[in-house]
Amino acid sequence: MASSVFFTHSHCYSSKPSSLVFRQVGVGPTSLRFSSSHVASVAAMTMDSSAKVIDGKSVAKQIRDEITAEVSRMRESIGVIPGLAVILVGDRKDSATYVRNKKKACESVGINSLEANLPEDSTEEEVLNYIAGYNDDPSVHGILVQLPLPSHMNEQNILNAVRIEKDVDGFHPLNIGRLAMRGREPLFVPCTPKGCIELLHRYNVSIKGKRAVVIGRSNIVGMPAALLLQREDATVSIVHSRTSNPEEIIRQADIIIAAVGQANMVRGSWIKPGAVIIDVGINPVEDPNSPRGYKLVGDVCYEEAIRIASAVTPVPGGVGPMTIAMLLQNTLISAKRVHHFE
Ligand SMILES: Nc1nc2c(c(=O)[nH]1)N[C@@H](CN(C=O)c1ccc(C(=O)N[C@@H](CCC(=O)O)C(=O)O)cc1)CN2
Repeated sequence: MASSVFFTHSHCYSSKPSSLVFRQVGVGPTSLRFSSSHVASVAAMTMDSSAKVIDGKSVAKQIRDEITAEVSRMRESIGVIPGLAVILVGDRKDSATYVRNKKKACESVGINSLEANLPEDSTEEEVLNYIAGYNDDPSVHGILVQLPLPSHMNEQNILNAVRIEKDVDGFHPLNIGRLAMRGREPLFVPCTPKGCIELLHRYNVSIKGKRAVVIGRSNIVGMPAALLLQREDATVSIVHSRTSNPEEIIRQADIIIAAVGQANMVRGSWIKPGAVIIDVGINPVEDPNSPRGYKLVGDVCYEEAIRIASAVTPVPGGVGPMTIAMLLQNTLISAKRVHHFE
């Protein structure tokens, strides 16, 4: 077994299945590590009311329905169909599944999808050639390079090569730079953090003036999530692997976005009663009762959080489905922008 941490007297233990190598949404190689002193005292959680479950799966479906209507209005009015090109390098099973799901999602809303599947040992130049082709193709309104890339490739060179007008992942440094600046607007906002904020909006969670804590500082989730919360006038703290007093900071938060990739790391006793929790983590843990031998859990101990927070996203079925819904939305935004379609 690769690693096994058991927290007794609680639902929340983590035991990583050794046969699976998952990469988390936006989580880099170093994740937060905390001493066992953080183990929650379940007795301290005296609140017995249940939080609202933030149903990302159904919100994502609602958004896909809205996109379907807009795509057909565009096709009927000006004869343009939005197009998304996805580049997958290598044979990671999880990435192949995400790419397949993106393709299916495009089909379901009427967006054209193009796909380039390149072998693991492709060169950076080959990937750059595909990007150049899609950059010049007027039927392509969005380009996405599935991450992570094989380790011999320079991710920065590759993401920089996507034209910012087609950067539907929002990972180009110019888009991120604009997101960070007051008075500047990015052309696209990264899909997972955008999905987190969309969930808060659709569940009428007010952000302005609230204390928000983002756990994790990855380029694709933690950092842009913190920037987005700040743009919505929250007071934002970022907790990361070098933060000396994470529990203390997290306990002050009205809104928590957890994106660290460590199963069940945030315990009930770390949560301020009534806080809203958006859990980005998708972590496999051993589960002999599941036919797959494992189940997915978030970065927050759901069973404890549901008793103390006012609203929580589940895993699966929370933020995950929103990532793909936001990708479709960004592709539609891009096509509308290019064709001046209101
Ligand atoms: N270029 C990109 N690469 C990656 C991104 C990204 O936004 N752009 N994000 C992740 C992977 N990802 C999409 O690419 C993604 C991850 C998870 C889900 C999702 O719906 N998860 C489900 C559970 C799935 C399961 O049962 O296995 C859920 O949470 O309900 C969608 C998309 C890394 N790479």
